[in-house]
Amino acid sequence: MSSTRKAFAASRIVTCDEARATSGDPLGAVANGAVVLEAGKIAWVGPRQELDPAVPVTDLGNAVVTPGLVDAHTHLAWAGSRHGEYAVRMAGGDYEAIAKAGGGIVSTFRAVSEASHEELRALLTARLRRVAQLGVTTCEVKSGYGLLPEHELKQLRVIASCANEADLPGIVPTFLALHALPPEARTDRAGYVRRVIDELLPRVKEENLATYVDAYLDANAFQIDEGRALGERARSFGFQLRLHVGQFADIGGAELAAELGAHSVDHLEAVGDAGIAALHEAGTHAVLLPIASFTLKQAPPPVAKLRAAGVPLVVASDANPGTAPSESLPLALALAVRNYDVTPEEALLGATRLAARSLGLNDRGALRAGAAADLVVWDLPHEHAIVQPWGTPRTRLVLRNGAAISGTL
Ligand SMILES: N=CN[C@@H](CCC(=O)O)C(=O)O
Ligand SMILES: [Zn+2]
Repeated sequence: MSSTRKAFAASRIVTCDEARATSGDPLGAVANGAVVLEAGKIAWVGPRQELDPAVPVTDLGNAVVTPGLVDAHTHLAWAGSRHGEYAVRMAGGDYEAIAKAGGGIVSTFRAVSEASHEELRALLTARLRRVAQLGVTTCEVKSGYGLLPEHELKQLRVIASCANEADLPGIVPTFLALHALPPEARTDRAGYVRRVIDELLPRVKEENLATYVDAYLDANAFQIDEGRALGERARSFGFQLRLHVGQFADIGGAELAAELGAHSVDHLEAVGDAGIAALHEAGTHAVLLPIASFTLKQAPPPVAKLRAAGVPLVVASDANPGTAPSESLPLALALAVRNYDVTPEEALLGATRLAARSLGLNDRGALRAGAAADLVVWDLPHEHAIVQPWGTPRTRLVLRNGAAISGTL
Protein backbone atom coordinates (compact mmCIF):
# COMPACT_ATOMS: atom_id res chain seq x y z
CA MET A 1 0.00 0.00 0.00
CA SER A 2 2.89 2.33 0.69
CA SER A 3 3.40 2.89 -3.08
CA THR A 4 0.28 5.14 -3.19
CA ARG A 5 1.44 7.03 -0.17
CA LYS A 6 3.67 10.07 -0.20
CA ALA A 7 5.13 12.07 2.63
CA PHE A 8 6.29 15.61 3.26
CA ALA A 9 8.87 16.33 5.92
CA ALA A 10 9.50 19.83 7.29
CA SER A 11 11.07 21.59 10.24
CA ARG A 12 7.59 22.41 11.60
CA ILE A 13 4.35 20.50 11.06
CA VAL A 14 1.76 22.67 12.79
CA THR A 15 -1.15 20.28 13.19
CA CYS A 16 -3.80 22.49 14.88
CA ASP A 17 -5.04 19.13 16.17
CA GLU A 18 -6.79 19.34 19.52
CA ALA A 19 -5.43 15.91 20.46
CA ARG A 20 -1.85 17.21 20.22
CA ALA A 21 -2.49 20.60 21.82
CA THR A 22 -0.95 21.43 25.18
CA SER A 23 -1.23 24.61 27.23
CA GLY A 24 2.27 25.57 26.09
CA ASP A 25 1.59 24.62 22.48
CA PRO A 26 -2.07 25.10 21.57
CA LEU A 27 -1.24 24.48 17.90
CA GLY A 28 0.17 21.00 18.48
CA ALA A 29 3.33 21.53 16.41
CA VAL A 30 5.64 18.66 15.56
CA ALA A 31 9.25 19.79 15.14
CA ASN A 32 11.13 17.89 12.41
CA GLY A 33 7.87 16.22 11.50
CA ALA A 34 6.30 14.46 8.59
CA VAL A 35 2.82 14.11 7.16
CA VAL A 36 1.79 11.16 5.01
CA LEU A 37 -0.90 11.56 2.35
CA GLU A 38 -2.91 8.84 0.67
CA ALA A 39 -5.92 9.04 -1.63
CA GLY A 40 -6.63 12.68 -0.84
CA LYS A 41 -6.50 12.19 2.89
CA ILE A 42 -3.95 12.43 5.64
CA ALA A 43 -2.78 8.95 6.60
CA TRP A 44 -0.27 9.76 9.34
CA VAL A 45 1.38 12.70 11.14
CA GLY A 46 4.34 12.47 13.49
CA PRO A 47 8.06 12.92 14.05
CA ARG A 48 10.13 12.29 10.93
CA GLN A 49 12.23 9.62 12.60
CA GLU A 50 9.07 7.55 13.12
CA LEU A 51 8.02 7.78 9.47
CA ASP A 52 7.60 4.45 7.68
CA PRO A 53 10.84 4.18 5.64
CA ALA A 54 8.90 2.61 2.74
CA VAL A 55 7.02 5.88 2.09
CA PRO A 56 8.67 8.20 -0.47
CA VAL A 57 9.34 11.52 1.22
CA THR A 58 9.81 15.06 -0.07
CA ASP A 59 11.99 17.03 2.31
CA LEU A 60 10.74 20.64 2.47
CA GLY A 61 13.58 21.69 4.75
CA ASN A 62 13.08 24.80 6.84
CA ALA A 63 9.37 25.32 6.21
CA VAL A 64 6.09 25.39 8.08
CA VAL A 65 3.23 23.10 7.11
CA THR A 66 -0.23 23.97 8.40
CA PRO A 67 -3.76 22.82 7.63
CA GLY A 68 -5.27 24.65 4.67
CA LEU A 69 -6.79 27.91 5.86
CA VAL A 70 -10.56 28.11 6.19
CA ASP A 71 -12.14 31.49 5.54
CA ALA A 72 -15.45 31.35 7.43
CA HIS A 73 -16.96 34.65 6.22
CA THR A 74 -16.71 36.03 2.69
CA HIS A 75 -18.89 37.86 0.18
CA LEU A 76 -16.64 36.92 -2.78
CA ALA A 77 -19.36 36.70 -5.45
CA TRP A 78 -19.67 40.36 -6.33
CA ALA A 79 -19.31 42.68 -9.32
CA GLY A 80 -18.51 46.37 -9.81
CA SER A 81 -16.31 48.56 -7.63
CA ARG A 82 -16.96 50.80 -4.62
CA HIS A 83 -13.77 52.86 -4.91
CA GLY A 84 -15.75 56.11 -4.97
CA GLU A 85 -17.47 55.24 -1.71
CA TYR A 86 -14.18 54.08 -0.23
CA ALA A 87 -12.56 57.45 -0.91
CA VAL A 88 -15.53 59.27 0.62
CA ARG A 89 -15.30 57.07 3.72
CA MET A 90 -11.57 57.58 4.06
CA ALA A 91 -12.27 61.32 4.06
CA GLY A 92 -14.67 60.87 6.99
CA GLY A 93 -17.86 59.75 5.26
CA ASP A 94 -20.08 57.42 7.26
CA TYR A 95 -20.73 53.87 5.96
CA GLU A 96 -24.29 53.67 7.29
CA ALA A 97 -25.18 57.14 6.03
CA ILE A 98 -23.87 56.21 2.57
CA ALA A 99 -26.03 53.07 2.69
CA LYS A 100 -29.10 55.11 3.70
CA ALA A 101 -28.51 57.39 0.73
CA GLY A 102 -28.71 54.41 -1.65
CA GLY A 103 -25.01 53.53 -1.87
CA GLY A 104 -23.22 50.74 -0.05
CA ILE A 105 -24.70 47.26 -0.46
CA VAL A 106 -27.35 48.59 -2.85
CA SER A 107 -24.70 49.88 -5.25
CA THR A 108 -23.18 46.39 -5.42
CA PHE A 109 -26.71 45.03 -5.86
CA ARG A 110 -26.98 47.15 -9.02
CA ALA A 111 -23.68 45.81 -10.38
CA VAL A 112 -24.60 42.19 -9.55
CA SER A 113 -28.05 42.63 -11.14
CA GLU A 114 -26.41 43.77 -14.36
CA ALA A 115 -23.81 40.99 -14.43
CA SER A 116 -24.57 37.76 -16.28
CA HIS A 117 -24.04 34.35 -14.68
CA GLU A 118 -20.87 33.93 -16.75
CA GLU A 119 -19.47 37.35 -15.79
CA LEU A 120 -20.11 36.78 -12.12
CA ARG A 121 -18.64 33.29 -12.32
CA ALA A 122 -15.46 34.61 -13.96
CA LEU A 123 -15.08 37.21 -11.18
CA LEU A 124 -15.63 34.64 -8.43
CA THR A 125 -13.31 32.09 -10.03
CA ALA A 126 -10.48 34.62 -10.34
CA ARG A 127 -10.89 35.58 -6.68
CA LEU A 128 -10.94 31.96 -5.54
CA ARG A 129 -7.71 31.32 -7.47
CA ARG A 130 -6.10 34.28 -5.69
CA VAL A 131 -7.28 33.21 -2.25
CA ALA A 132 -5.87 29.73 -2.92
CA GLN A 133 -2.46 31.38 -3.41
CA LEU A 134 -2.90 32.92 0.04
CA GLY A 135 -3.34 29.47 1.60
CA VAL A 136 -7.13 29.16 1.69
CA THR A 137 -8.49 25.69 0.88
CA THR A 138 -12.07 26.20 2.09
CA CYS A 139 -14.12 29.33 1.75
CA GLU A 140 -17.58 30.23 2.94
CA VAL A 141 -19.24 32.37 0.23
CA LYS A 142 -22.43 34.36 0.80
CA SER A 143 -25.04 35.68 -1.59
CA GLY A 144 -26.72 38.88 -0.43
CA TYR A 145 -25.96 41.20 -3.34
CA GLY A 146 -28.74 39.88 -5.57
CA LEU A 147 -31.50 40.97 -3.15
CA LEU A 148 -34.28 40.28 -5.67
CA PRO A 149 -35.12 36.57 -6.18
CA GLU A 150 -33.82 36.39 -9.75
CA HIS A 151 -30.43 37.84 -8.84
CA GLU A 152 -30.07 36.10 -5.45
CA LEU A 153 -30.65 32.79 -7.24
CA LYS A 154 -28.14 33.80 -9.93
CA GLN A 155 -25.53 34.57 -7.27
CA LEU A 156 -26.19 31.28 -5.46
CA ARG A 157 -26.05 29.27 -8.71
CA VAL A 158 -22.72 30.92 -9.56
CA ILE A 159 -21.40 29.98 -6.11
CA ALA A 160 -22.70 26.40 -6.54
CA SER A 161 -21.06 26.08 -9.94
CA CYS A 162 -17.65 26.92 -8.45
CA ALA A 163 -18.17 24.49 -5.58
CA ASN A 164 -17.68 21.57 -7.98
CA GLU A 165 -14.24 22.67 -9.20
CA ALA A 166 -11.48 20.47 -7.76
CA ASP A 167 -8.77 23.02 -8.57
CA LEU A 168 -10.42 25.78 -6.50
CA PRO A 169 -10.85 26.02 -2.72
CA GLY A 170 -13.85 24.13 -1.37
CA ILE A 171 -16.96 26.25 -0.89
CA VAL A 172 -19.58 26.43 1.84
CA PRO A 173 -22.52 28.36 0.35
CA THR A 174 -24.54 30.75 2.49
CA PHE A 175 -27.84 32.35 1.51
CA LEU A 176 -27.51 35.85 2.95
CA ALA A 177 -31.24 36.28 2.82
CA LEU A 178 -31.61 39.66 4.53
CA HIS A 179 -28.72 41.98 3.67
CA ALA A 180 -30.37 45.21 2.50
CA LEU A 181 -33.69 46.36 1.12
CA PRO A 182 -33.58 46.63 -2.68
CA PRO A 183 -34.84 50.05 -3.90
CA GLU A 184 -37.89 48.25 -5.34
CA ALA A 185 -38.93 47.30 -1.78
CA ARG A 186 -38.37 50.60 0.00
CA THR A 187 -42.09 51.19 0.45
CA ASP A 188 -42.94 47.62 1.43
CA ARG A 189 -40.33 46.37 3.87
CA ALA A 190 -42.63 43.81 5.50
CA GLY A 191 -43.67 42.44 2.11
CA TYR A 192 -40.03 42.06 1.08
CA VAL A 193 -39.11 40.15 4.23
CA ARG A 194 -42.16 37.90 3.83
CA ARG A 195 -41.33 37.10 0.22
CA VAL A 196 -37.75 36.24 1.15
CA ILE A 197 -39.00 33.86 3.84
CA ASP A 198 -42.05 32.40 2.09
CA GLU A 199 -40.90 32.31 -1.54
CA LEU A 200 -37.13 32.59 -1.88
CA LEU A 201 -36.07 30.39 1.03
CA PRO A 202 -38.07 27.39 -0.31
CA ARG A 203 -36.51 27.89 -3.77
CA VAL A 204 -33.04 27.90 -2.25
CA LYS A 205 -33.93 24.69 -0.41
CA GLU A 206 -35.47 23.07 -3.47
CA GLU A 207 -32.34 23.70 -5.54
CA ASN A 208 -30.06 22.81 -2.62
CA LEU A 209 -28.16 26.08 -3.09
CA ALA A 210 -27.03 26.79 0.47
CA THR A 211 -25.90 25.15 3.68
CA TYR A 212 -26.23 28.27 5.83
CA VAL A 213 -28.69 31.14 6.05
CA ASP A 214 -27.51 34.56 7.22
CA ALA A 215 -29.01 37.98 7.97
CA TYR A 216 -27.49 41.38 8.70
CA LEU A 217 -29.02 42.34 12.06
CA ASP A 218 -28.27 45.85 13.22
CA ALA A 219 -30.00 49.11 14.16
CA ASN A 220 -29.84 50.32 10.56
CA ALA A 221 -30.29 46.94 8.95
CA PHE A 222 -32.72 44.09 9.77
CA GLN A 223 -34.32 43.80 13.19
CA ILE A 224 -34.59 41.01 15.74
CA ASP A 225 -38.16 40.01 14.89
CA GLU A 226 -37.27 39.84 11.20
CA GLY A 227 -34.18 37.75 11.99
CA ARG A 228 -36.22 35.43 14.23
CA ALA A 229 -38.89 34.87 11.57
CA LEU A 230 -36.22 34.07 8.98
CA GLY A 231 -34.10 31.98 11.34
CA GLU A 232 -36.96 29.83 12.59
CA ARG A 233 -38.17 29.09 9.07
CA ALA A 234 -34.61 28.41 7.88
CA ARG A 235 -34.03 25.96 10.73
CA SER A 236 -37.32 24.22 9.92
CA PHE A 237 -35.97 23.65 6.39
CA GLY A 238 -32.76 22.15 7.79
CA PHE A 239 -30.46 25.12 7.12
CA GLN A 240 -27.89 26.09 9.73
CA LEU A 241 -27.46 29.74 10.69
CA ARG A 242 -24.64 32.27 10.83
CA LEU A 243 -25.58 35.88 11.47
CA HIS A 244 -24.09 39.37 11.05
CA VAL A 245 -24.46 40.69 14.60
CA GLY A 246 -23.42 43.83 16.44
CA GLN A 247 -21.34 45.45 13.69
CA PHE A 248 -22.51 48.89 14.82
CA ALA A 249 -25.12 48.51 17.58
CA ASP A 250 -26.11 45.88 20.11
CA ILE A 251 -29.76 45.18 19.34
CA GLY A 252 -29.78 41.70 20.92
CA GLY A 253 -28.49 39.77 17.90
CA ALA A 254 -26.18 37.58 19.97
CA GLU A 255 -29.04 36.52 22.24
CA LEU A 256 -31.18 35.72 19.19
CA ALA A 257 -28.34 33.76 17.57
CA ALA A 258 -27.93 31.72 20.74
CA GLU A 259 -31.69 31.13 20.95
CA LEU A 260 -31.74 29.87 17.37
CA GLY A 261 -28.63 27.70 17.80
CA ALA A 262 -26.63 29.64 15.19
CA HIS A 263 -23.18 28.24 14.44
CA SER A 264 -21.64 31.70 14.37
CA VAL A 265 -22.17 35.38 15.04
CA ASP A 266 -19.96 37.61 12.96
CA HIS A 267 -18.53 41.11 13.64
CA LEU A 268 -19.50 41.70 17.33
CA GLU A 269 -17.98 45.16 17.73
CA ALA A 270 -21.11 45.89 19.76
CA VAL A 271 -22.12 43.06 22.07
CA GLY A 272 -22.98 43.18 25.77
CA ASP A 273 -22.24 40.81 28.63
CA ALA A 274 -25.63 39.07 28.39
CA GLY A 275 -25.05 38.39 24.70
CA ILE A 276 -21.57 37.01 25.39
CA ALA A 277 -22.91 34.72 28.12
CA ALA A 278 -25.64 33.49 25.76
CA LEU A 279 -23.09 32.73 23.03
CA HIS A 280 -21.03 30.67 25.43
CA GLU A 281 -24.08 28.78 26.63
CA ALA A 282 -25.11 27.95 23.05
CA GLY A 283 -21.59 27.04 21.87
CA THR A 284 -21.83 29.68 19.14
CA HIS A 285 -18.57 30.79 17.48
CA ALA A 286 -17.58 34.47 17.39
CA VAL A 287 -16.26 35.32 13.93
CA LEU A 288 -13.96 38.35 14.16
CA LEU A 289 -13.62 40.49 11.05
CA PRO A 290 -10.71 42.87 11.63
CA ILE A 291 -10.38 44.08 8.03
CA ALA A 292 -13.90 45.52 8.20
CA SER A 293 -13.31 47.28 11.51
CA PHE A 294 -9.98 48.57 10.13
CA THR A 295 -11.60 50.27 7.11
CA LEU A 296 -14.44 51.51 9.33
CA LYS A 297 -11.93 52.82 11.92
CA GLN A 298 -13.86 51.09 14.70
CA ALA A 299 -12.83 50.03 18.17
CA PRO A 300 -12.24 46.25 18.43
CA PRO A 301 -14.85 43.78 19.66
CA PRO A 302 -14.58 42.80 23.35
CA VAL A 303 -12.14 39.99 22.62
CA ALA A 304 -10.90 39.65 26.21
CA LYS A 305 -14.47 39.17 27.44
CA LEU A 306 -15.28 36.68 24.69
CA ARG A 307 -12.11 34.73 25.52
CA ALA A 308 -12.80 34.82 29.25
CA ALA A 309 -16.34 33.56 28.65
CA GLY A 310 -15.00 30.64 26.60
CA VAL A 311 -16.57 31.70 23.30
CA PRO A 312 -14.57 30.08 20.46
CA LEU A 313 -12.80 32.73 18.37
CA VAL A 314 -12.70 32.54 14.58
CA VAL A 315 -10.99 35.11 12.33
CA ALA A 316 -12.21 35.67 8.78
CA SER A 317 -11.59 38.04 5.88
CA ASP A 318 -15.17 39.33 5.31
CA ALA A 319 -13.94 39.85 1.72
CA ASN A 320 -16.48 42.26 0.20
CA PRO A 321 -16.39 45.37 -1.98
CA GLY A 322 -17.48 47.75 0.78
CA THR A 323 -16.19 47.23 4.30
CA ALA A 324 -13.41 44.73 3.55
CA PRO A 325 -12.09 45.27 0.03
CA SER A 326 -9.37 42.66 0.45
CA GLU A 327 -9.27 38.97 -0.29
CA SER A 328 -6.65 38.14 2.29
CA LEU A 329 -7.33 35.92 5.27
CA PRO A 330 -3.63 36.21 6.27
CA LEU A 331 -4.10 40.00 6.39
CA ALA A 332 -7.12 39.50 8.66
CA LEU A 333 -4.96 37.35 10.94
CA ALA A 334 -2.28 40.06 11.06
CA LEU A 335 -4.87 42.72 11.95
CA ALA A 336 -6.51 40.46 14.55
CA VAL A 337 -3.15 40.05 16.27
CA ARG A 338 -2.20 43.73 15.99
CA ASN A 339 -5.54 45.43 16.65
CA TYR A 340 -7.60 42.87 18.58
CA ASP A 341 -4.92 41.46 20.90
CA VAL A 342 -5.65 38.02 19.54
CA THR A 343 -2.60 35.79 20.03
CA PRO A 344 -0.91 34.28 16.96
CA GLU A 345 -2.06 30.86 18.17
CA GLU A 346 -5.67 32.02 18.55
CA ALA A 347 -5.54 33.62 15.11
CA LEU A 348 -4.22 30.44 13.47
CA LEU A 349 -6.72 28.17 15.22
CA GLY A 350 -9.43 30.67 14.27
CA ALA A 351 -8.50 30.28 10.61
CA THR A 352 -8.15 26.50 10.68
CA ARG A 353 -9.81 24.06 13.13
CA LEU A 354 -12.25 26.48 14.74
CA ALA A 355 -13.16 28.10 11.43
CA ALA A 356 -13.92 24.65 10.02
CA ARG A 357 -15.96 23.75 13.10
CA SER A 358 -17.94 26.99 12.81
CA LEU A 359 -18.87 25.77 9.31
CA GLY A 360 -19.88 22.35 10.59
CA LEU A 361 -16.82 20.73 8.97
CA ASN A 362 -14.94 18.23 11.10
CA ASP A 363 -13.01 16.65 8.24
CA ARG A 364 -10.56 19.54 7.84
CA GLY A 365 -8.85 22.37 9.69
CA ALA A 366 -6.36 20.06 11.41
CA LEU A 367 -3.56 17.77 10.27
CA ARG A 368 -4.55 14.38 11.65
CA ALA A 369 -5.09 10.90 10.27
CA GLY A 370 -8.37 10.66 8.41
CA ALA A 371 -8.74 14.38 7.68
CA ALA A 372 -8.76 15.76 4.14
CA ALA A 373 -5.26 16.34 2.78
CA ASP A 374 -5.79 20.11 2.75
CA LEU A 375 -2.49 21.70 3.70
CA VAL A 376 -0.25 24.66 3.11
CA VAL A 377 3.52 24.68 2.79
CA TRP A 378 4.59 28.16 3.83
CA ASP A 379 7.77 29.76 2.62
CA LEU A 380 8.32 30.85 6.20
CA PRO A 381 10.41 29.41 9.05
CA HIS A 382 7.81 29.53 11.83
CA GLU A 383 4.04 29.71 12.23
CA HIS A 384 4.29 33.06 13.99
CA ALA A 385 5.58 34.52 10.70
CA ILE A 386 2.23 33.70 9.06
CA VAL A 387 0.51 36.45 11.07
CA GLN A 388 2.92 39.18 9.94
CA PRO A 389 1.32 41.61 7.45
CA TRP A 390 3.22 40.47 4.34
CA GLY A 391 0.87 41.84 1.73
CA THR A 392 2.04 39.10 -0.63
CA PRO A 393 1.24 35.38 -0.76
CA ARG A 394 3.84 33.49 1.28
CA THR A 395 2.81 29.96 0.30
CA ARG A 396 4.96 27.53 -1.66
CA LEU A 397 2.33 24.89 -2.15
CA VAL A 398 -1.36 24.62 -1.32
CA LEU A 399 -2.99 21.19 -1.48
CA ARG A 400 -6.70 20.45 -1.42
CA ASN A 401 -7.65 16.79 -1.11
CA GLY A 402 -4.00 16.03 -1.81
CA ALA A 403 -3.87 17.91 -5.16
CA ALA A 404 -2.18 21.27 -5.74
CA ILE A 405 -4.55 24.23 -6.08
CA SER A 406 -1.63 26.67 -5.92
CA GLY A 407 2.12 26.33 -6.36
CA THR A 408 4.30 23.42 -7.32
CA LEU A 409 6.93 21.48 -5.50
N1 LIG B 1 -22.41 44.76 6.97
C1 LIG B 1 -22.88 43.90 6.29
N2 LIG B 1 -22.31 43.20 5.29
C2 LIG B 1 -20.93 43.30 4.88
C3 LIG B 1 -20.62 44.54 4.10
C4 LIG B 1 -21.31 44.56 2.82
C5 LIG B 1 -20.99 45.74 1.95
O1 LIG B 1 -20.71 46.86 2.41
O2 LIG B 1 -21.07 45.50 0.74
C6 LIG B 1 -19.99 43.11 6.06
O3 LIG B 1 -20.00 41.99 6.57
O4 LIG B 1 -19.23 43.99 6.45
ZN1 LIG C 1 -20.10 40.09 6.03
